[in-house]
Amino acid sequence: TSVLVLPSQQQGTKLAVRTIASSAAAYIKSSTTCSLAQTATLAQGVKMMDPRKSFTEDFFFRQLFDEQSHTYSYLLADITTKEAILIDPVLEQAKRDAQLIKELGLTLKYALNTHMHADHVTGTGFLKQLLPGTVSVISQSSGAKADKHLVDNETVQFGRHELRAMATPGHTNGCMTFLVEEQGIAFTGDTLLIRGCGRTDFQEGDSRSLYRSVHERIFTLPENFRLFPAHDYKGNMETTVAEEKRYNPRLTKDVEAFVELMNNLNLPYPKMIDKAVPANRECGLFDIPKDA
Ligand SMILES: N[C@@H](CCC(=O)N[C@@H](CSS)C(=O)NCC(=O)O)C(=O)O
Repeated sequence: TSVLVLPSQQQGTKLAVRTIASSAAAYIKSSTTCSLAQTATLAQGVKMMDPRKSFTEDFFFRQLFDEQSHTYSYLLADITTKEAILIDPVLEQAKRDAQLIKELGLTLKYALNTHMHADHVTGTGFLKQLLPGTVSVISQSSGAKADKHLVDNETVQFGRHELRAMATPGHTNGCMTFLVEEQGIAFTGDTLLIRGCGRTDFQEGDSRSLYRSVHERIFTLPENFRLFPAHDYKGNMETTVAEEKRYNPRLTKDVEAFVELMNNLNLPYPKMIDKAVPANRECGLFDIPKDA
């Protein structure tokens, strides 16, 4: 089929094409005049989305949550050997965690704390009872009891996988960030939260020390490392080094502004602090209710 185009229509079409072309040119012109900022944002966006490392086929990862304290726990395992570790378990969730570990046919080798928590009682002590053979772990500098005490750069093995403990003091003296470098992941405890950080106004909190820990030890990890905190209060689940380096509203400040901000957070103390800290000093094995 052919369409008969009348001269007047042809004229109209030409006019329309010319109008579209000139507005497109104006758009391109306007978008290129503000393109420096746009290009920077775009480039950042691209950087932000650097490919993540995929987990190796023999690596198991499960993020678990305690609604009461907004705490994340992390179950990691070697799928071949079935050896597992659990990071930052919560007392009230210990039975849930033990059941999951049994259902998956895993053997819990280590139950680790990133630090001596102030807002909940650790589940490590109770898990030792529920899953005999489990070894409780915390940093040497935490001053808390455990079967195994870690120092900076020390590693623990589960199957062929390795977790490396990196001292990141500031929220407390004994805070550690746990790395599984092969998988491109780090567990930051309360040192670095998603778009935030741990408070520094009790235990041995020190905001300058926290700032140094984040800038010198966490922000120097590869940009695409996925970061998993011990808490989130807004529903976020994970972040990356790249994101936090650019968008963390506290840690993108200079050190003096950061200290000033941290000195003026005026947060209420955690509700459980008077029970949690003494209990966690004993690895959570303190006044555990029979049916916890
Ligand atoms: N409301 C909660 C405690 C909230 C809180 O203080 N969280 C700590 C981590 S647990 S010690 C924190 O560092 N928060 C940083 C922040 O900026 O909120 C409760 O009563 O348990």
